[in-house]
Amino acid sequence: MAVYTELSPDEVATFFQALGLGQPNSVRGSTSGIENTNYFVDTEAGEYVLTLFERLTFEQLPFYLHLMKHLAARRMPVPDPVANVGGEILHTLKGRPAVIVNRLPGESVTASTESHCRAVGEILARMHVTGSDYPRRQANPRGLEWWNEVVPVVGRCASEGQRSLLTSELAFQNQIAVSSTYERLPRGPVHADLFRDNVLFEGGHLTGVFDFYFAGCDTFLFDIAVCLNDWCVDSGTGRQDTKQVAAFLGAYESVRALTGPERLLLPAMQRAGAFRFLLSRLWDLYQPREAALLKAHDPSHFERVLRVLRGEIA
Ligand SMILES: Nc1ncnc2c1ncn2[C@@H]1O[C@H](COP(=O)(O)OP(=O)(O)O)[C@@H](O)[C@H]1O
Ligand SMILES: N[C@@H](CCOP(=O)(O)O)C(=O)O
Repeated sequence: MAVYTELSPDEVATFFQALGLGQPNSVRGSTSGIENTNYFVDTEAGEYVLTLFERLTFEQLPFYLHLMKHLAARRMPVPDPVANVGGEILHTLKGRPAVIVNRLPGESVTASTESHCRAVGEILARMHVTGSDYPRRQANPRGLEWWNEVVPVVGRCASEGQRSLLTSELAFQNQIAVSSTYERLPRGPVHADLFRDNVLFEGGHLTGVFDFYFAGCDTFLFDIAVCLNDWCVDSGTGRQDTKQVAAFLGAYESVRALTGPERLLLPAMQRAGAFRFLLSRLWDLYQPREAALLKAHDPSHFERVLRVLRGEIA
C-alpha cells in the first residue's frame, strides 16, 4: 500500500522488541496496495511485514487473522500472524489495529501463464477445502449488501453509460441471489481478492498467498470467478483466455469438483466478480483518501470485462 500512517524507526523497534522479534536491521514502507499501511521489517529473527489497518476495525480483524492462522497451521503458504506472550495476534500501534506476519518469499507476476493459472486454481481449491472447518463467521464485506448500498452513491458521480450498466447489473445480481440454484452453491471462507498482486511465485512455484483483508464467508464460486477475471483475462481486451480458464478450472477440480449449481452459475458469478471490482474501483476514485504513495486502480478495465461477460462487446 501506500503509507497512510507514518512510523519512526524507534516506534517500529520498540514494537518488535516487545514481541520478542529482536532489533530491526531495516525498515521500509511499502508502495503497493491500496488499503493498509505496510512496513517490511528485517530483524535477526527473520523477515516480517508490519501492517497497520486503516479501514478494518478491532472487531472485524480477528476473523481474518485467525483464518490466516488456521490455514498456516495446515501448511498453506499464507502469512502467519505473530502472537505476543499472552497469545494475542491482534495488536495496537499508534492507536490503530496492527499485525506482524512472516514475509513470504517470491514475487508477484504481472503476466499470467497457463502454469500460473494451474497453480492458483489448485491453491484456491486447497484453501476452500482447508478452510471448510474454520469456525468463525463474517460476511463478505464487498458482497451483495455492499453493492446495493454503493450503486446509488457511485452512480451519482459516474457517467450515464456507467450508471445504466451498474443499475442493470445490480438488478441481475439481486435476481440471481434469490434463486434456488444460488441457494445451493457451496460456501465457506473465501479470499475474495486473489489477484496477481496477492500471490507470490519463485522459480515457477507458488510460494505465497496474502492480503486476506477482503475475505469473508461467501460462495466458493464467487472466489473462483474473482480469480478467473484477473488471472485468465486479457488486460487489453477484457476477454477471457479459454486455455487459461481451462487450466485454472482443471487444477481447481483436481482438488475439489464443481457441483452442478456451480457449473450453471459460473457465468453469472464472473459477472458478479467483475461488477464488485468495477464498483470498488469507482468507489476509490470518487472517495479518495490521503496517502503519501497511493496508486488508484483503473475502473475502466472492469467495465470492459463486465461488458464482455454481458455480451455487450465482443
Ligand atoms: N506476508 C507477506 N509476504 C510478502 N510480501 C508481502 C506480505 N504482505 C504484504 N506483502 C507485500 O506488501 C505489498 C502490499 O500488501 P497488501 O496486503 O497488498 O496491501 P494492501 O492491503 O494495502 O493492498 C504487497 O504487494 C506485497 O508485495
Ligand atoms: N484487487 C483490487 C484492489 C484491492 O487492493 P489490494 O492491493 O489490497 O489487493 C483491485 O484490483 O481493484
